[in-house]
Amino acid sequence: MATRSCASRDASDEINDPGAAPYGNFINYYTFNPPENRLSLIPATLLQDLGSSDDQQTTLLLDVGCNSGELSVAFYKHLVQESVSEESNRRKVNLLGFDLDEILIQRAQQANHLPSNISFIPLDIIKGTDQLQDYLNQHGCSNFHLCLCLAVTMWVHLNHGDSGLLQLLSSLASISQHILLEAQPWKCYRSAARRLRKLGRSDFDHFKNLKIRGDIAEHAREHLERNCGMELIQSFGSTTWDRKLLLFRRR
Ligand SMILES: C[S@@+](CC[C@H](N)C(=O)[O-])C[C@H]1O[C@@H](n2cnc3c(N)ncnc32)[C@H](O)[C@@H]1O
Repeated sequence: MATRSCASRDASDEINDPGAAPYGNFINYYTFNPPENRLSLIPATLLQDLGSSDDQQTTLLLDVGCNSGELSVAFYKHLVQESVSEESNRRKVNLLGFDLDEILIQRAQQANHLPSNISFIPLDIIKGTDQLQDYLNQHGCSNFHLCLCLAVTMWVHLNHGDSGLLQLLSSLASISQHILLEAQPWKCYRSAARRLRKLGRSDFDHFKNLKIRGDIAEHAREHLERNCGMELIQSFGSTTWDRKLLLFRRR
């Protein structure tokens, strides 16, 4: 039987109070943040715009902290099925989504109608990337063409501190040609900590000691550009939740 690997709560707690998920593993996330909020900012031609990284016939996409997979599937359809170019029809596109919450992954797997193109696995990125490397090897690719890291940075930062955040970004940069990043702004950290306290739970382990604070997206950009060989190439504007969608490319 699947267990919630990092959070054991009654699911009804989360439905009544979505702020109760300490890893951002909200069971009903897409009822309050539907995929369209982000997809409307991302051009359906993105994959063609990025070009192909090599001669391989397969393009691999990675969705980090994919929750129950609704955005992963909608993103795949938006980029692959809605795009009409000949080039995109020739290349096979596969997406791998992963999340530390096994129950969310089970739901994603059950609802997945495109299992030959989209797969979901349970994985805590902080514990290592071997499974991601295995997936790359299985497909004969050296990296993911595009990695989505949407609304995940804050949860890793709050639970694993500054070093956890930097480790996340470095790990993703080491296996990705492009990263689409949506970092939660600092005001979200305060709300997340406040909600946790309201529920009578102790604060996030690292909240008070974080040195990386303020403009989180800018800190992430600095780290990716200075230490990970990436460069910011585009901003798709801000979401309805006032979060920037930033696209990075390996230099
Ligand atoms: C707020 S949700 C965002 C879901 C999705 N990325 C989106 O933007 O629609 C954050 C997700 O990140 C996952 N997460 C948090 N820390 C993680 C980690 N260390 N490894 C894998 N997933 C993680 C949570 O379980 C949760 O499902």
